[in-house]
Amino acid sequence: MARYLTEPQFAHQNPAKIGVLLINLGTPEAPTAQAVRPYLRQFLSDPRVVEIPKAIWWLILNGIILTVRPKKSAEKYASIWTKEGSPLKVWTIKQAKLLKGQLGEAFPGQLVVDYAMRYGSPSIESQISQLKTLNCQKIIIVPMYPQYAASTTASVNDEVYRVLQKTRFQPAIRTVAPYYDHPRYIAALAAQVRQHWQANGKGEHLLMSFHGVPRYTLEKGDPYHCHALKTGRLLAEALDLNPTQYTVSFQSRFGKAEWLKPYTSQVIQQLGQKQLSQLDVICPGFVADCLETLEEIAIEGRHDYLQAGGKNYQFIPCLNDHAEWISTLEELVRTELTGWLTNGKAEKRNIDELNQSLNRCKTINTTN
Ligand SMILES: C=CC1=C(C)c2cc3[nH]c(cc4nc(cc5[nH]c(cc1n2)c(C)c5CCC(=O)O)C(CCC(=O)O)=C4C)c(C)c3C=C
Ligand SMILES: [Fe+2]
Ligand SMILES: [Fe+2]
Repeated sequence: MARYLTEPQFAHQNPAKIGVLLINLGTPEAPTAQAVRPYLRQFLSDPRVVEIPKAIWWLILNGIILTVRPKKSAEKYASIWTKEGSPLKVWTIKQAKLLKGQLGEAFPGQLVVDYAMRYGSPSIESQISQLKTLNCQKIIIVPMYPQYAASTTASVNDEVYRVLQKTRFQPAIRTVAPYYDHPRYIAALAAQVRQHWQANGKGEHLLMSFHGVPRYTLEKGDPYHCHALKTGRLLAEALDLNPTQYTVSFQSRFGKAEWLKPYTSQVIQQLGQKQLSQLDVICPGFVADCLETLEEIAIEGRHDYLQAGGKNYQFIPCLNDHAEWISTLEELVRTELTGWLTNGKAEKRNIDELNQSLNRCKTINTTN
């Protein structure tokens, strides 16, 4: 097989476009063990996610995890699945559509907005290929993770670069930097919490639960912990909460190793015993509701809180299609567009210049 893929002949006359690709984690195609297994296999075979030596991990993954977990996970997925499909995918599609509307209005005909999933479909490979077919010669990658973790942000970027390694005519790439402290993101989260308070009353305490990562990643220099804590502090400040009125915790522990603490499950237990008038829970690290927020926090978390003696447990949905969040995405993209648009327009060559290039190209081709 050729090392580099053959491309269609370069077409001078097609105006180059800029692609915007929102990339989230991915999700199974159906809430069944058969569909969850290949998804988990791809996810958990990513060395950015599990850093155990390959041969040892292969045995554990295939011998234990992929025989036991798909069924259990599928049952959890079934409890949150919607008519349109997995919530993570449904929200990501909606986010891309809304962003496309906003950016399309601002830069008509110049941008192509789409989404991809790191695991499952649509794959990063297929979406980059699609953007190239639409003549996107520049692509902005938007990891849908406000806080950087090597297991998420770096994994997305790795996959983009892996695809480019096979590409003959590579698009120019810009990757959006972590936005855990971006004022618009914090303002969107604060607006989401305030709206929830208006509709459901303000709780005595706000729990901010972030996805966890193994503790050793912090020791090896992954900034995820610091990013999460800063998001938490900024959100608390935006909501005028003092440090006794909120807690940052980490959920979704996987495997036997120690993960970032405090664990959300333990904090929920402790807060349940305190008999607060109301506990509010938000997951600021997830920009779309998914298994980890809807099942683990909204369903299981509520159950554990009530079991521990708590009364009123309020889950605050993720940013999903919140207008301020979509505008945050627009601003992140606009920042990356700097220098890629001339006078607010994507590069547009005049017709004379185009004809000159075409003629030069024809001359070279015929003399060859
Ligand atoms: C938001 C950031 C995320 C980080 C950081 C993250 C790290 C991480 N996750 C696992 C293992 C699993 N995560 C699973 C689901 C899942 N994880 C995230 C996000 C982050 N993960 C999301 C959005 C989802 C939900 C996907 C959906 O379909 O809704 C799962 C699969 C579900 C299950 O079987 O429990 C696993 C497994 C590790 C090991 C890790 C860091 C090392
Ligand atoms: Fe995860
Ligand atoms: Fe830290």
